[in-house]
Amino acid sequence: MIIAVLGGAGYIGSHAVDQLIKKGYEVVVIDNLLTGHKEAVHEKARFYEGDIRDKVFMQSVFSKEKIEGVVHFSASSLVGESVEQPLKYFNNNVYGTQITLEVMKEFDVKYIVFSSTAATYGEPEDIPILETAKTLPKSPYGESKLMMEKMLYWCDVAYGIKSVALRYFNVAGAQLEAKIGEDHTPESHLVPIILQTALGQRKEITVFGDDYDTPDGTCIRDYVHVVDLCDAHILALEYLKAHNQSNVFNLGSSEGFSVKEMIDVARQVTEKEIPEKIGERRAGDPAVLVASSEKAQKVLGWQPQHTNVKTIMETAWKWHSTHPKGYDSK
Ligand SMILES: NC(=O)c1ccc[n+]([C@@H]2O[C@H](COP(=O)([O-])OP(=O)(O)OC[C@H]3O[C@@H](n4cnc5c(N)ncnc54)[C@H](O)[C@@H]3O)[C@@H](O)[C@H]2O)c1
Ligand SMILES: O=c1ccn([C@@H]2O[C@H](COP(=O)(O)OP(=O)(O)O[C@H]3O[C@H](CO)[C@H](O)[C@H](O)[C@H]3O)[C@@H](O)[C@H]2O)c(=O)[nH]1
Repeated sequence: MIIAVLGGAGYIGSHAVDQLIKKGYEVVVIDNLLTGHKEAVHEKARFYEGDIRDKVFMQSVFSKEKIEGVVHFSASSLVGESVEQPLKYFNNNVYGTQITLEVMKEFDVKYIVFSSTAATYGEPEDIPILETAKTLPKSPYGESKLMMEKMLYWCDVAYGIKSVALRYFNVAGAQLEAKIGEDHTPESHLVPIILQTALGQRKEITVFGDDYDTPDGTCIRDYVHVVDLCDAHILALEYLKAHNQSNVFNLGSSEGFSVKEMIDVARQVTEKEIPEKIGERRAGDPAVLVASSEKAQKVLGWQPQHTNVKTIMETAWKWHSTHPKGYDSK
């Protein structure tokens, strides 16, 4: 089966490509390298550099390759930036998905697995969060992802394009061999920032608020290993082929860790000091986000293997300590 991975040069996309190839899929990567890295793309994948919003380019790829399914990671995904530049998010995320769906319809491609997010829920009423919870995004980023989910729904109704939307919680860690890992510029995610501090690349880590209604006052999140997360994408493709039915799933580890707890785990793993200071709350951060991933486990048969947060930190550390400058490391 030939799968097109949109955004396959990015952090999560490159891990998915690696795992799809190891499972025997033929993979076509489409990426404009806006935030991705060519070096992250598996050598056995066929790489097409270009923008998913460029319909002529997309048509040329889809006419060359007999694509049967799409895994769609490409997006702009900085929550804070999206509040300041909402149109950038609607253009890249929503319009990019519009062109993708138009081309899928034209070339009769029936399956798409899509990166959605916990940000579609906004401030949750109940923890753990079920897929049936209210979706009230607090940022244009979350809103764009919810709009993309709705586009998929209506394209199923009208054209029979079947989709699985995977709502990720906090993705972290790296491929176990650490040949690929997380390299964002600017970096906004907690785990890489903690580890860059351990490497001495940052003076300290700023904890965004310690006055939340949580046991130590810092925000609680549900960290899911990138390898487990990508396994779920392969199961989602198999589910689409077997059941020809659209669906939505949460992907998390179902256990919450506070920012302070994560820094302590990193201190144990790295045996470094990791200075921290308490800063202001970051706008739009819910106090607690923890998923119920039971539906993915029951329906997709997802069995995450690396749920221990120490393993997540160890694999991330293996990547960061061997690639201190990310893909620019020699
Ligand atoms: N990292 C997380 O914790 C997290 C959580 C929830 C959801 N997500 C979603 O998962 C997906 C992947 O996240 P990531 O952390 O790997 O991000 P990333 O920025 O590393 O990867 C995105 C990739 O898409 C490419 N891209 C962006 N716009 C494009 C376009 N118009 N045309 C072609 N390529 C384009 C980028 O160059 C990059 O390689 C995103 O959709 C993101 O919103 C991530
Ligand atoms: O320097 C930092 C960076 C982060 N944090 C805190 O660490 C926690 C995790 O922050 P991340 O930025 O790593 O992750 P988010 O929970 O904000 O965001 C993640 O989940 C979102 C959904 O809520 C989006 O999907 C987003 O793409 C994804 O990275 C938050 O409480 C944040 O305030 C700090 O204290 N200091």
